[in-house]
Amino acid sequence: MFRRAVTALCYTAARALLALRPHVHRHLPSVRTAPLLGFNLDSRWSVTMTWPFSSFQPHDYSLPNPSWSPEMMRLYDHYNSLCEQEGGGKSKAPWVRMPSYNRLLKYAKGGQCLSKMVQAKARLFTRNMKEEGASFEYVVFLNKQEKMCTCIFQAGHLLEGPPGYVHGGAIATIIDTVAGALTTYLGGLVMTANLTINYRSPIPLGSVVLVHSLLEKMEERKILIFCQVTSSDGSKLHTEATGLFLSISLGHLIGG
Ligand SMILES: CCCCCCCCCCCCCC(=O)SCCNC(=O)CCNC(=O)[C@H](O)C(C)(C)COP(=O)(O)OP(=O)(O)OC[C@H]1O[C@@H](n2cnc3c(N)ncnc32)[C@H](O)[C@@H]1OP(=O)(O)O
Repeated sequence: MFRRAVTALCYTAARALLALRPHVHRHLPSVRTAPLLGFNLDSRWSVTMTWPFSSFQPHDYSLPNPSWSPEMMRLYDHYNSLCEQEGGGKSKAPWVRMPSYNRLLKYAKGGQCLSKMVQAKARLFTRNMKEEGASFEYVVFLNKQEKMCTCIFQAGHLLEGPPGYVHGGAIATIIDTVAGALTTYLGGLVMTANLTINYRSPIPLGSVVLVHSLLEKMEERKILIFCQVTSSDGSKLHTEATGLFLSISLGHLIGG
């Protein structure tokens, strides 16, 4: 009963927000949407929002699972050792591991009601394969000081494009995901406006690569990102890309 009343209240608030759309658009700087979605620029990256009436914790897909290869584990251990640790260890460490769930809005602070409005059945497609290791296995680390992200990506057998190699669309997906994570941290709600990709050398299926994403320029709502995909030892360049992301209002997300 109480829960239904709270949900109804959220709907009303969201509808009011929609009615204010032009106002919100003009007067809410994008960065102010960040805390709404749980992105506190000063604290550790944390997008978990527990429903106030339950202790449910979503599964974090950025943690190791048995499908991760020794190379994936080696790189994970390396970046993890550079991160802040639970309990305050390495508190000045610039890196944080970004948790990753199978739904974006539902588990973001303030996103619960929105997730019902946008599409209750919606799921993040990179995180919804039943078989571990079959498609996208990845973990993103954020360096707040350098305004960059590094992702360790293991491409599973369902991502085949040319025989034995990763599909270009899958590569675009992981680039968009990593750049999207960085721009979300920097600008709150964002959408990809433009992605320009140069495929330099094919990525063998099953291999582990690094996806680096770096802030180039931030001008009002526009965030320009440069990306590189390299072999795990950095010796081979697989892909280069630039992405333009635009901070958007809540109204843009809900109203389309
Ligand atoms: C919970 C969180 C978890 C964190 C993890 C996150 C992981 C995320 C993983 C998933 C990540 C997945 C992410 C995804 O996959 S997002 C999905 C793919 N993207 C889309 O579907 C976006 C579709 N497009 C739109 O919605 C709108 O067009 C947008 C929002 C982009 C702009 O429409 P809006 O009405 O807002 O803006 P405007 O038109 O007034 O333009 C404003 C300015 O921008 C300039 N401009 C616009 N477009 C382009 C362009 N193409 N090239 C160059 N410039 C462009 C324009 O000239 C103007 O410049 P100026 O005249 O002011 O100088």
